Amino acid sequence: MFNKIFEYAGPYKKGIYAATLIFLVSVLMGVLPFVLAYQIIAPLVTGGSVALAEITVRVIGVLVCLVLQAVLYGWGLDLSHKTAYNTLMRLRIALQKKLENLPLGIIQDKGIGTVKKLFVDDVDSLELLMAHSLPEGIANLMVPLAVYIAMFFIDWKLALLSLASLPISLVAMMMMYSVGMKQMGPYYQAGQKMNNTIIEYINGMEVVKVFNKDGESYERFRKDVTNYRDYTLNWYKACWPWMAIYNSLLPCTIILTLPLGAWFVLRGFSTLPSLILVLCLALSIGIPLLKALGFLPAMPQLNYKISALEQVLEAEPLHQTEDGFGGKDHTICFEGVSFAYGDQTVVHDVSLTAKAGQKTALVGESGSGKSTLAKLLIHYYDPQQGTITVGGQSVSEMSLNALNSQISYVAQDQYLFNTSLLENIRMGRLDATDEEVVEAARKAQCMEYIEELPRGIHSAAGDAGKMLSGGQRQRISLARAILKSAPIVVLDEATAYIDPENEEKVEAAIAELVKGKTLFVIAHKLSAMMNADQICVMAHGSLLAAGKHDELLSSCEEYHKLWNASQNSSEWKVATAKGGN
Ligand SMILES: Nc1ncnc2c1ncn2[C@@H]1O[C@H](COP(=O)(O)OP(=O)(O)OP(=O)(O)O)[C@@H](O)[C@H]1O
Repeated sequence: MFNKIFEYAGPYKKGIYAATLIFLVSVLMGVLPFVLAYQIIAPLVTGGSVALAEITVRVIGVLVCLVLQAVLYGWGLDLSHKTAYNTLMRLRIALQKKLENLPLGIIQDKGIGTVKKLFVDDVDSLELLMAHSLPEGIANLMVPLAVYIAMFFIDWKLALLSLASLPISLVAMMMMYSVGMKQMGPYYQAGQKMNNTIIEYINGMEVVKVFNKDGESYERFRKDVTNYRDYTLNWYKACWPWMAIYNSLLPCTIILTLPLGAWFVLRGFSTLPSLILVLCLALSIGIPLLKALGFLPAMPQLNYKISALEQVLEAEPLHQTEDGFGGKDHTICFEGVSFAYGDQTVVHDVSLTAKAGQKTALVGESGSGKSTLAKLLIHYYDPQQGTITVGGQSVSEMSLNALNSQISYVAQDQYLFNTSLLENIRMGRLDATDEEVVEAARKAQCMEYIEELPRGIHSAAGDAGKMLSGGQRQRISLARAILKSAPIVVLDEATAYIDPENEEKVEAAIAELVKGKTLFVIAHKLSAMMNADQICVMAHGSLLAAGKHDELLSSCEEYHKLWNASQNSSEWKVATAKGGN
C-alpha cells in the first residue's frame, strides 16, 4: 500500500520523508523529559544528592524539550499537509487523465455517485494517510522501538517485562485488520450505492413528483442509507473488541515491570536505578504508542479505497491510437462482433455492412442489442471480439477525436450544458461563426421558439431548458449535429417519446441532418424505416436477417412479427386519438 502512495506522491515524496524525520525528532522530544526526570529522581531515591543547579538545568531542559516538541510537530504537520494535498491533486489529475482514456460507456455505467465518490471522498481519505498515519505513525512507532532497544541495554529482564503486553496486542491488531478487511467490501459497496442513489434521487425529483412516486423513491433512498449505516456498524462491531484489547493492553508498559521489577530489585536481579529508568522510559512511550495505534483502525478502509482507486487507474483503457481518420470512404463494417456488459453477453457474433451514403436501419425487440451496436460504433466500448471499421480503418486504430469528427451521434437524452443555447449548438463545431450557428438552428427548426425566449439564442440553457419541451431540446441537439455536419449520422431512437406536434419538426430537422450522409439509424417506428437501403433485424443480440423491407416481410418471420406489431400500435394510436383518450 505504501509503495503506491509513494508512486502517487511523485516528486512530493521527499516531503513525506522530511515530515517523518521532523515528527521523529518531535516524538523524541516527548521522551527526553522522562529521562531528565529520571536523572532527578534516581539520586534522590537511591540516597544520593542532586544540586539545585542540576535540577534547574534539567527542568529547563524539560521545558525546552516541550517547546521543541510543539514547534517540530507544527512544522511536521505543515510539511505533511503540503505533501498530502499536492499528492491528492496529482492523483485527481491522474484519475481524470485515466477516465479520459477509459471507454465512456464504462464510466457512465459506474454511475455519477461512484465516480464522484472516487474523485472526492476516496481521494480525500488519503489525506489521513499522507498527512498523519504515515509520517506521524512511523515516528510514533520508531521512537518506542528505539526506546525498547535502549531498555534492553539498560536491563534486558526489565525490558522483557515491559514488552509483556506486546504479543497479545499484536494478535489483537492483526485480528482487527483481518476482520476489518473482510467487512470492508460490503461496507464500501454500500457507500457507492448510497452515493448513486442520493444523486439519482435528487436528479429524478421532478419525475418522482410528477408520477407521485415519492413513497417508492424515498423507500429506496431510505433502504440504501440504512444499509450504509448497517454495514458501517457491522464493520465497527467486528473491529471494536480487538481495538479495545490492543488499545488497553499495548500502552500498559508498566503492568508487569512495576511489581515484578520491584521483586527483581529486592532479590538483587536488577538495580533500583535501572528499574527507575526503565519505568520512566516505559511511561514515556505510552503516548506515542497510543497515537500510533489511533491510526490503525482506518488502515483497512484506506487499503480498500486505494484498491478502488487502483482498479480505475489500472483499468484497461479504450483501444485507440493517435492516428487520424484515413478510411477510404464511410462504409461501416461490423465483423464477428461480440460484446458483454460484465458477464452478460448481449451482442453475439454480429457481422453487417452499412454502405457509405446509404440508410441502414436496425430494428428488433427491446433489449435485442441495437443501442449497444450503435455505442460500439461510436466507440463507447471496445468489443470483446471482432472489429468495427469505417472505410476499412478499425475504430480502434484511430483516435476517438478522429472517429468523433466523422460521426454525429444523436440519442434520446441529449445533454445541454449550462451555457447559452448559442454555445450549446456551437459544441457541434467550435470554430463556427454566430451566423453559422443561427443557420443550423434554423435548419433544425429551433429559431421559431428560440426567438420567443427573452434573450433569444443567448438565453442560458439552464434557464431556457426549463422552458423547452423535450422535442425542443432534442432539436437543439439536432442543430448541434447539423452544424457538425459529420459524414456519418447515427440516430438512436432520436424521435422516441416526442409529442406529435414536435414530431413533424424533429423529422424535418433530421431530414436536414441526414442529407447526403451515411445513416445508421435505430427506431421503433418501422414505417419510418421502410425506405431504408438495408434493414438489419436483431433478436437476442444476434443479427437474424438483413435486406429491404419487402424482402424481409416475406423472408424473415421476426421482421414480419415486428411489422405487424408496429402496424397494430399505429392503428391503436389512431383509434385512441379518435376516441379522444
Ligand atoms: N449499461 C449496461 N449495462 C448492463 N447491461 C446493459 C447496459 N445497457 C444495456 N444493457 C443490456 O443489454 C441488452 C441490450 O440492450 P440494448 O439497449 O442494446 O438493446 P436495444 O435493442 O437497444 O433496446 P431498446 O430498444 O429497448 O433500446 C439488454 O439486455 C440490456 O438490459
